Amino acid sequence: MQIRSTATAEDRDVFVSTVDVAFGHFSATPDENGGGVWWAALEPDRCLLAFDADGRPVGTTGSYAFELTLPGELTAPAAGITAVGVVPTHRRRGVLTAMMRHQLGELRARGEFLSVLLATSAEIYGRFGYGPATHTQRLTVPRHRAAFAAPRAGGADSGGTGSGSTDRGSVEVLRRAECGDVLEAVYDRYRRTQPGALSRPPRWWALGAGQPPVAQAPRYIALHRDAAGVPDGYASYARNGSELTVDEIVAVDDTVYTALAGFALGHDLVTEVLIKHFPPEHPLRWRLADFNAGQIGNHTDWLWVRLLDVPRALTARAWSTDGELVLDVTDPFLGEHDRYLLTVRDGKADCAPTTRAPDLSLDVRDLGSLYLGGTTPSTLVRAGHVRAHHAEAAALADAFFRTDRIPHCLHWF
Ligand SMILES: CC(=O)SCCNC(=O)CCNC(=O)[C@H](O)C(C)(C)COP(=O)(O)OP(=O)(O)OC[C@H]1O[C@@H](n2cnc3c(N)ncnc32)[C@H](O)[C@@H]1OP(=O)(O)O
Repeated sequence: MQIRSTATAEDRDVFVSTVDVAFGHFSATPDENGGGVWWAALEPDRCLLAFDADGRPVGTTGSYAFELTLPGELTAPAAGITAVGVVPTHRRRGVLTAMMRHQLGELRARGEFLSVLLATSAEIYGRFGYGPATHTQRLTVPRHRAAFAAPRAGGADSGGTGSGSTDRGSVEVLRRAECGDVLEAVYDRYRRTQPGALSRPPRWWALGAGQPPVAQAPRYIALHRDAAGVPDGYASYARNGSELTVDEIVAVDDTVYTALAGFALGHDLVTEVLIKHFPPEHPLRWRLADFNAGQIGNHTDWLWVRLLDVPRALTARAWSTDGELVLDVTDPFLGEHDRYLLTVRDGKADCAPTTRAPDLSLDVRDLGSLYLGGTTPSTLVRAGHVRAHHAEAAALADAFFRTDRIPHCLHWF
């Protein structure tokens, strides 16, 4: 088998048609600007094609150069793996395994230390060192049960940013095509403070690659502005019969999120509002007078994380506890095994090789799941995946990995 990156326009066509065969679908034709299709934003020098011994294309994988927001509102480069496919006639012969090995080597050679992906099946990527690191879900609310409770802590006068604070802004309804670059600007503000969020590079918006509202499908946009008129949130939605479907609510704080959710819940001609990508543990459900009116569904993994360089990754995020933690990390796919002393002072970590006895032993895939704070070490200890070497180890590690905000990612790629 030969694996090489795509270089020419012809290669790109081969890449897209091979992905189509692997997924069993037919990609749309791009518009006159070359956009409007999922693959418009592909980065050719980051796309790989695998060929069989007869020179036929049998596998694909690619990556985007994203930025990922880490705990502490810090951003880091992250390769967003995409378009992974092996044609049905060549499956379960190790084509994907070979491509993953090639890709991880290439990413490391580029100096990258994190890669992320969205998995079509949760069984595929653990073996390659990826762990589910953010989760997502849907919130469904019947309109007749959507009344909000008055904030009990006097939030109306608090002037804070919690969802109980009074919204002093305004909402305007626009058509998606009328929005110019305002969604891009609001999204960028939001994603820099939300751990687990990915950048949406300008060409994604320019080319309408991906899903609405990045893709320019017909949508209404409820655009929220603060008291000074500066856009600080939006909800992208459409009415489908008796349901109002909200693709995403992007907001710079809880007050704006609640205002936009309240706007959606107040829409006439619908009996139910469905908010996709509702962040786990978001306080909105607590604002409903009837807690059970908000039904959570489709709770699922979303962003998977793989550490390509453990010390660089661990020193790139902020930490909530000062102290020392020893992690013994195995990377079965790459045949690596290292022990690190993580020393945190004022929230910043130093990470060095050590021979000290470990607090925790874990697979790099589990470190990926812990990295953004989306699950706790003690959960994975209880699940039998992470080994705690002494009675206090899990609680100690929990204190280190804890984050103020649960990581969440809206971006589809
Ligand atoms: C980020 C993304 O793009 S996600 C998109 C993933 N792609 C798809 O779902 C498209 C349809 N599926 C496919 O194209 C292929 O089945 C792939 C890419 C998932 C797997 O490709 P293959 O070349 O068959 O994988 P490969 O032969 O290297 O398998 C490696 C191991 O993973 C296992 N595996 C691979 N795919 C799956 C799966 N979908 N479910 C469970 N196990 C799987 C294999 O059984 C094998 O296990 P083993 O080593 O114990 O025998």
